[in-house]
Amino acid sequence: MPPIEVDDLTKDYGSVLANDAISFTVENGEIFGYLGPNGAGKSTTIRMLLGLLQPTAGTATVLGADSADEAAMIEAKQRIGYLPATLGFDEEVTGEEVLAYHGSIKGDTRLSDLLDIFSPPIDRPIREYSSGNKRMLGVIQAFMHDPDLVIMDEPTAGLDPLKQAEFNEFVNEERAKGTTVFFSSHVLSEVRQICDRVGIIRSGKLVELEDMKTLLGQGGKRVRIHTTDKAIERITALDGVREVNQFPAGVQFLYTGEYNALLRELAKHDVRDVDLSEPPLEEVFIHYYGDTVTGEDHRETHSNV
Ligand SMILES: Nc1ncnc2c1ncn2[C@@H]1O[C@H](COP(=O)(O)OP(=O)(O)OP(=O)(O)O)[C@@H](O)[C@H]1O
Repeated sequence: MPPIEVDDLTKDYGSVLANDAISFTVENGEIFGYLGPNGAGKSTTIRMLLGLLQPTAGTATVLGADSADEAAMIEAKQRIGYLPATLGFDEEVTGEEVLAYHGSIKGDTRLSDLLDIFSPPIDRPIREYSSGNKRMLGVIQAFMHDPDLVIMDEPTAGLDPLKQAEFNEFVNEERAKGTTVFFSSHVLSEVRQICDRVGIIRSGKLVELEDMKTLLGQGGKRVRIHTTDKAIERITALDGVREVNQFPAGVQFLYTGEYNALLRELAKHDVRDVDLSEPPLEEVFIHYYGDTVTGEDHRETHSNV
């Protein structure tokens, strides 16, 4: 049985339909990214997966347990790791005490290895922790009992690039160990680096379920070039150019075509500057997110749908 099975999962808060008949499956050993802008409904799904929130309709099954079945979930949670979006640690206790308490309930077989990797200042009280260190402590807590399934809500929010790279490497190693990992994010670059598959949620609806290779093909690069108007005309006529925005003495676009074709065209012109970068999620998925793209989910509210 797949570690996560979600079937027509729906949550209606009354004012907002936060999850609208969402269905997907996460396979054994998969690293699955749940991607969407702020307010899309990611946390709502995650909280229903863990039985922290009751669905209005539909079902979620984790490690064979129906998430609405409290008794089954108590047992399943022994083999699940969870990192919530908001970490509710007691500010007065030390990191060491947090981990000791968690270990006494769920186990701590991997604790010392995890402390070697993430090294938060465990002898200090939580109130002295930076937000990045708190999150690292949360990651350790999620993995320390060697769970079969780990569910994380925005695990890298607030991490500096170095810590983020450590986290990415760690998750990649978890893949080799066979741990199933489900995590939410609104940052394409992080799911791009570590996920096998991605579900994209917008306004409570799952709008796409893709494997990473397909996603990368769609994503392309953001290209910014300073050159002449004539060159811009030729370059933007290439296959794979979209979302073109011209500015004084230059142009910016998304490129999903052949790199050689772009380089050959650039070589023919007087190019003063070229910048290739990873586009933000909102640009890559403009066809999913529509034309009101700001990184926030501005759905219209409704009542009792
Ligand atoms: N308890 C609640 N009561 C009413 N509406 C809620 C409640 N919790 C969340 N919502 C609304 O449901 C929608 C989805 O919220 P959710 O927190 O699931 O999104 P998210 O994708 O996790 O966002 P973020 O990335 O900002 O954490 C939002 O419009 C939010 O305002």
